[in-house]
Amino acid sequence: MILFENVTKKYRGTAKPALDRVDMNIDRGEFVFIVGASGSGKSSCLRLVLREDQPSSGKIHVLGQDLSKISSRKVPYFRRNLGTVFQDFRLLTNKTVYDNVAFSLQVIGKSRGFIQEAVPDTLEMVGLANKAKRFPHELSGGEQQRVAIARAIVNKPAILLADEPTGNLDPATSLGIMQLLRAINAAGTTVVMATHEAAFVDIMQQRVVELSQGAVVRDEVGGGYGETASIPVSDLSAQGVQVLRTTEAVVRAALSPQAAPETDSAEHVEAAVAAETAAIAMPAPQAPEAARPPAAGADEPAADTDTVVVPARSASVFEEPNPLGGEDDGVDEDTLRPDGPQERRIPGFLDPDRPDPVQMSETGSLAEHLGLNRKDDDQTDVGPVR
Ligand SMILES: Nc1ncnc2c1ncn2[C@@H]1O[C@H](COP(=O)(O)OP(=O)(O)OP(=O)(O)O)[C@@H](O)[C@H]1O
Repeated sequence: MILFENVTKKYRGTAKPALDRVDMNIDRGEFVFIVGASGSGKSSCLRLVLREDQPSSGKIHVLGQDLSKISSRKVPYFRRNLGTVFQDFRLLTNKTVYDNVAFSLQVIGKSRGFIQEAVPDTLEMVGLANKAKRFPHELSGGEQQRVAIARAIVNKPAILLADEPTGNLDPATSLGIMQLLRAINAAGTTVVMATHEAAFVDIMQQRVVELSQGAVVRDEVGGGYGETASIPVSDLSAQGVQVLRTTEAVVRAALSPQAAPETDSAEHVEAAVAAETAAIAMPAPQAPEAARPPAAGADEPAADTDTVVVPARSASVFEEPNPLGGEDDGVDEDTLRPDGPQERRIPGFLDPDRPDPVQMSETGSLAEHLGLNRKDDDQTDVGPVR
C-alpha cells in the first residue's frame, strides 16, 4: 500500500540527507508508528507519502501509484485517498465544526446529499454530534483534534497519515485520540503515525519503524518506542494505561485471523482481556468501565442517533475506484479496493462487557464506547487553532 524503495531525500542547502536510502513496505490495514528523535526524518517521510515533496532518489508507490509519475495536476485527486492529521489541528477558525468537515467534501465536489449524510455520521463517530454548530475556539484541544480527524476521514480515505496528532494534548486527552485512531484502523483504514509519544507506542504494541538521522534503524512488529521516551508510562493514569491495553487486547482478538465466529466472540474477548490484564502490574480492574462515559455526561443533549456508524460506512470505504479521477493510470486496483478490512465491523473491543457487536451497534454510539463524550473534556486541554 505504501512502498519506499531506497528513498533518499536531501533538502537544498543541507549537508546530510533528511532520509537516507529508506526501504519500507506498509500493507493495507496496518497501524504503523514512525518514531525517532527530532530531525530524524519522520515528517519528511509523511510529506513524501502525501506527494508534498519528491525524493531526491528512489521510488515511492502509494496505493499502486508510482508517485513520480503523478503529474502536479493529478496530485489533488491522488490525495483524496489520504487523510491527514497534524499536531496543530489546522482548522478553519471562521467555520463551525460541521462546516470544517463539510468543507473538505465541498472542495472535491461532493453532492449536497452526500455531505448532509456523511458529515453528521462522521461527527457522531468522533463524539462531536452535539457540537456541530460550535466554532473551533469554543472547543477543547482534544475536541479540535477530533474535528480534524473527522475532516480527515469523512471521505473514507484508504490511508490516514498522522503527524504528532497528540503533540498538543495532555496524556488523558491523547488517550482518547489514540483510541479513536485505533478504532479507525480497526475499521479498515491504514494508519501511519509519526510520534514522540513513547507511552502509546509502548502500550499499543503495533509495528514501529524507527528513524535515526534519516535511516531506518528498526522495523519491528509489536515494538516499543525505544530509548527516547518523551512521556513515561507512569505519567498516564493507571486507568488510562489499562484502558488502552484492554482495547488493544480485544482489538487483537477481534481482528485475529483465527478469531472465533461472532457467537464465540465474548469468550474470545474475555480471554484476551484477562490475559492482558494479568500482564499489567497496575491494579485497575475497572478500566473498561472508565472508557465508557455516563450516558448523560455531555454538556449538551446527546445526539439523536444510537447506531454505531463506522461499520455501515466502512463497507463503502473505497468508493472511488481510481484515485486519479477515473482515468486509467495503471493503478493497482487490488490496492484500491481491498476485500478485507472494510468488511469488518467495529469489533467488540469497544465494550468488552457487551461483546455482541450487533447488539452494541443497536444500543450505543462508537463515541460513547470510546469515552469521547466525557463531561470534563472541555476542561482538560486547549490547543492552538490556525
Ligand atoms: N524544507 C526543509 N528544508 C531544509 N531542511 C529541512 C526541511 N525540512 C526538514 N529539513 C531537515 O530535514 C531533517 C528531517 O526533518 P523532519 O522534519 O523530517 O524530522 P522529524 O523527525 O519530523 O523532526 P521533528 O520530530 O522535530 O518534527 C532535519 O534535519 C530538518 O532540519
